[in-house]
Amino acid sequence: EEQEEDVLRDLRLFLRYVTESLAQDRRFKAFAKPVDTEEVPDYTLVVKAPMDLSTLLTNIDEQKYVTVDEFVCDADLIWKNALEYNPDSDPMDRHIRHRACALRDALRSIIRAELNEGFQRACEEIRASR
Ligand SMILES: COC(=O)[C@H](Cc1ccco1)c1ccncc1
Repeated sequence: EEQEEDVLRDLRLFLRYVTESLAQDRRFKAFAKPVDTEEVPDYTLVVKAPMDLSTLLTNIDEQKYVTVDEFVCDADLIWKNALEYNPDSDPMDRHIRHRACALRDALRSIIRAELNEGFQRACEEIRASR
């Protein structure tokens, strides 16, 4: 009903705020858009579920997420994929892995600082009722 749509609208606002906070950080530029599979032809062989910050925003607008945890599952793909695809000891790989870990930590930190636990429970009630 109306109250549920009000909660989910607030969830979308919160998730956009989290995603845009990350997208404006220059450290995370490599995570802003999908990895170009023409530039990197073996990427989809290694990474089964590509994800990036622009795709998160599209998913939010398409009302894919009913809880913060569902969003975090997709957002975690961004840094997990980077660790998986860039495992080597060369400086380039080490650099993107360092940024992937910084993205992981920034994501958790923004959510812990800004998410009201009562609001998260209201979202989980809606998910359980559907
Ligand atoms: C999330 O971005 C990536 O995983 C690509 C993989 C990649 C390899 C070659 C071109 O792109 C990346 C981009 C920038 N620096 C390192 C790796």
